[in-house]
Amino acid sequence: MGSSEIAWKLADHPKLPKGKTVAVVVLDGWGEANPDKYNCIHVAETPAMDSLKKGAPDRWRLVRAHGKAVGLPTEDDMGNSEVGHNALGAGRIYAQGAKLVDLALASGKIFEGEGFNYIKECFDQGTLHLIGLLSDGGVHSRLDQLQLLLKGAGENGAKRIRVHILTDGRDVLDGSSVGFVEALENDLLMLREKGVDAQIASGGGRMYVTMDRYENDWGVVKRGWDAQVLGEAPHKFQSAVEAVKKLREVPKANDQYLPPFVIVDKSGKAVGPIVDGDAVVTFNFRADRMVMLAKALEYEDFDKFDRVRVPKIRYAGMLQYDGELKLPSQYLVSPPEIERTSGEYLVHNGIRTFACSETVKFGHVTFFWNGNRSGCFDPTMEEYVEIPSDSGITFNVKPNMKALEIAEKARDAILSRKFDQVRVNLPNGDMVGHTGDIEATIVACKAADDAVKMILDAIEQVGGIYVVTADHGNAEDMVKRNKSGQPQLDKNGNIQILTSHTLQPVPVAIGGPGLAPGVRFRKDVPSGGLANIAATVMNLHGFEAPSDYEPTLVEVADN
Ligand SMILES: O=C(O)[C@@H](CO)OP(=O)(O)O
Ligand SMILES: [Mn+2]
Ligand SMILES: [Mn+2]
Repeated sequence: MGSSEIAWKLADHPKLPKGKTVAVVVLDGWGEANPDKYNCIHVAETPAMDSLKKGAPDRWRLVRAHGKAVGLPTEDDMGNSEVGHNALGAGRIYAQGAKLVDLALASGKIFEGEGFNYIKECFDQGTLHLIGLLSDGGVHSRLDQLQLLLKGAGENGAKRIRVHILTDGRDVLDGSSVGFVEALENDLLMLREKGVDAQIASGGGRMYVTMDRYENDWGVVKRGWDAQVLGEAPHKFQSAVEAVKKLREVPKANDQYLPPFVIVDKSGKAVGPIVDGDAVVTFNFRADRMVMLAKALEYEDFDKFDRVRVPKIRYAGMLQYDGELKLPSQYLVSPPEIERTSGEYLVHNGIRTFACSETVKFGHVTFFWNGNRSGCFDPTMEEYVEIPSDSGITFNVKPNMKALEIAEKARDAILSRKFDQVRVNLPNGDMVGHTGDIEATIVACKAADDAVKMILDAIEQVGGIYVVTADHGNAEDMVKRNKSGQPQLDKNGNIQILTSHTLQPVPVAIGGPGLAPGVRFRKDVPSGGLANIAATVMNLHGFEAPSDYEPTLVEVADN
């Protein structure tokens, strides 16, 4: 259906007025968990969020932010920003990349599609390169999907395969990289036994090599390019297991930030640079941290760094990462087609929108929120503001990040009365939580809470409404737990720090002087999730949500 044929006009809400300024605050990585010393949100001073919680059950509740509630394959899948913001903005639950790739691999259709046929052309003469995140985190990629892809490529004629790995330690425990590399080596050995020349060719930690996002630091992508394409890196090893083990021995080294390395043969020559005639597949299904590499691989005119040598290759993404840019043009699995998002409806219904975060989360409240679409729907109605993030640091060093600056922008936007919706993402709980630094994460949570306070104060001044929520858990649990919920110790008796997101539910709070009397959370959507928030926000703007949206969380009691 073309955009012009869609009935964009929303029905008036029978009870709720229009014209109130609505602040939509997404705390990134802020779940609800039992209070103990590994719950940084509990330990931190968070008076603003604490006071919202007092509104339970009518004005504060929990919603689901992981697993099937956000379109992930299983209930064991933790939430993440992509699926969380997609659900928040779209108001419906879409089968997400992880699931779509599972289905395509299970049915074998992935090997029959246009994308695979395109890269297959190179199998006779060239090498197939696979680049992506090596873990079973399920946020950007999954090891079992890579394994099936490798197997299928071998069965479909690939003669020479090189894998360029990015170690994780962010969606999985730090230190787990060694086990993942060993598992991959085992698969490559099986391929070699079948006559396929298959090896790991290069590697590096995801946060230092390749997987930057939203153009925060092109140097990250360049380091990857040098290793993957040019076969050049400061560290050279003959085995990837040895590489990861050795590089982890450096004090403070961790999987997320391992330096780039290349695998060399006995004569010291890189075993797998990317050259003319080769095929490349980036096997992450999630877009944000692959778009920059996709641009470097695909764009003829590219000036973000000196690529030195630009091989003539056939390139496909696991998914198409940006539907608007049509990037990459070839892909193995079609992405979810998220359409008619709440942002697009609201703009069509006269809602003037302001969205803001700092670089590392900017695309979350814009691109992901709008169904993986960059840019405004209508620039005359919307303003998107990006505050530059610090680059080249881990955020435990500056746990306040740009929370204050984001809150000030939101405050000014609210007080200007030029906008009906002011939407922000506050990154601290998540970005600092991922460092595994508990002290810093406590500081981060306070900074996010201070920002919430500033935004709520502004809403108070203009008689507006607020909706405060989160996209998934992170900072509320910083330790790996056993089945009974106790911290799990490693073989040396140390607790294992959890750098990843969690399976916890997240809060949603509503309030503000503009909230009509009698508005409260319904009791009949007990298993509500992030996708229910879009209809809720539409109601608070005075509209009914489209009938196929997940139901609103609010009702208006007659009193
Ligand atoms: O940093 C990221 O890429 C993910 C974790 O892999 O976090 P988020 O989903 O919060 O962006
Ligand atoms: Mn997030
Ligand atoms: Mn995160």
